[in-house]
Amino acid sequence: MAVALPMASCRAAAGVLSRASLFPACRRAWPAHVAFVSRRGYADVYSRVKPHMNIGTIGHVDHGKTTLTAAITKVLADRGGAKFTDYAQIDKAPEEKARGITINSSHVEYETDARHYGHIDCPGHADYIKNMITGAAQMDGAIIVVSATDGQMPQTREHLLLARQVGVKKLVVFINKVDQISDPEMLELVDMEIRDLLATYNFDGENTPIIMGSALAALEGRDDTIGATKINQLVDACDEWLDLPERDLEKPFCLPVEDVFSISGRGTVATGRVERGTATKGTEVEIIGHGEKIKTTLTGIEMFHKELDRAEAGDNLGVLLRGLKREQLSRGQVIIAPGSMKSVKKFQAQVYVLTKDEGGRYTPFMSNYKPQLFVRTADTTVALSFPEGTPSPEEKMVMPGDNVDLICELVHDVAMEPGTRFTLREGGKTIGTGIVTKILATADV
Ligand SMILES: Nc1nc2c(ncn2[C@@H]2O[C@H](COP(=O)(O)OP(=O)(O)OP(=O)(O)O)[C@@H](O)[C@H]2O)c(=O)[nH]1
Ligand SMILES: [Mg+2]
Repeated sequence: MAVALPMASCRAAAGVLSRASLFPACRRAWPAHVAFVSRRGYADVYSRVKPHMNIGTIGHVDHGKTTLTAAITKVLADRGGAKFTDYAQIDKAPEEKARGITINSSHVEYETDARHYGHIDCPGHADYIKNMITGAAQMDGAIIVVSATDGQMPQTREHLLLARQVGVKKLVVFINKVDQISDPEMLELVDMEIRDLLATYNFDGENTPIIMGSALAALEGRDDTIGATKINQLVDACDEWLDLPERDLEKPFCLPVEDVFSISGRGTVATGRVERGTATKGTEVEIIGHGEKIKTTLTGIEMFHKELDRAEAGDNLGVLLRGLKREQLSRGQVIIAPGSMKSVKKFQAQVYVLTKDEGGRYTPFMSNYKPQLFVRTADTTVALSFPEGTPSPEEKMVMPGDNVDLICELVHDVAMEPGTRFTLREGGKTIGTGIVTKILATADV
């Protein structure tokens, strides 16, 4: 079971895992789902009896995502399917505690009768959307949390768009804070509004389950009808409505790096969700991106503090890498089967530029426009220009709402292939989405 291990309480948490001596070396917030405590320190071996699925909470700031995450673990703990992770263990960084907001995404796990879920609680605040994208990029399905008191807000819409862009096909909606609403018509209105919004972002507005309840009531163990009962309904809706994705087990291994940390005496660990393929302990892998191409070996694989012999597409896990220094690895790189992918500097893409109503730009842009490009867990500045043969390219403008063919030149190389999807952002908002059509230059490593 996942145990949240904030840096400040590493020693306390070590007690749970009874390897206190290794924890003082912990240098940063410890990912809750990975410990790599000792060679024999695992509580368990990960069981694949139930299918694993990655989900998580997204939505506008303060709408109750973290409260809901804690409430789900509480209600499922009562059913024997989770270890209760309270609010303070999820928003555990000092700045999160001081400001009362989520900054880093956190991982918890729970089980229903049908499935094992890895759950990522994402930040809602617009300043931390980068962490939300990285979190959502690992989800197979999502729970969008909307406060009944506010209804849809800017990050409700932006998160729907981004979830769609990173490949989330189905969502369940949790309308939260119904304890503060006395007028049932108000709830009907929020329901209608959300169904419309889902349809706008190409989700199934008509059939998507919408559960209305109070995460706080469930967490505090009161008002069962809007509390625990609704959490159980939400979890059932996830089991029934969110489809288990087809896992690409046959393709070459690819693990986008979400986070990196070092463990004294063990080495460097990378965490993330396996995008495709499989890899066993002892497999040779290659790390590419950010000007690097490093060969190494997977010496350990761990998911939610349980040891695995084999990493599979869909697993949200940590891998221990032989002989690597913490500094050699960074978020945005990918760990792949050697030679199976190239890191790219320049490519051609089909790009859709969002209209202002979709949250995009108000004005057109011209050649050499430089927004930020997000792909998998990576982000880098990109210079956009027009393909050869474009008449008078220096005068050409791209209007919001246009679908255009563009040349993209990256400041830092990132692993990409034809078909890879990416998002373009500028000044705190998403301004476009695209798909790679042709690789033009790979990294010189
Ligand atoms: N009345 C009421 N308050 C709630 C409910 N759920 C959450 N809250 C409160 O709303 C505030 C925000 O809750 P969080 O769970 O931190 O919200 P969040 O969506 O995780 O916020 P960010 O991660 O910062 O985007 C807290 O003060 C919660 O106690 C609820 O069902 N009813
Ligand atoms: Mg939160």
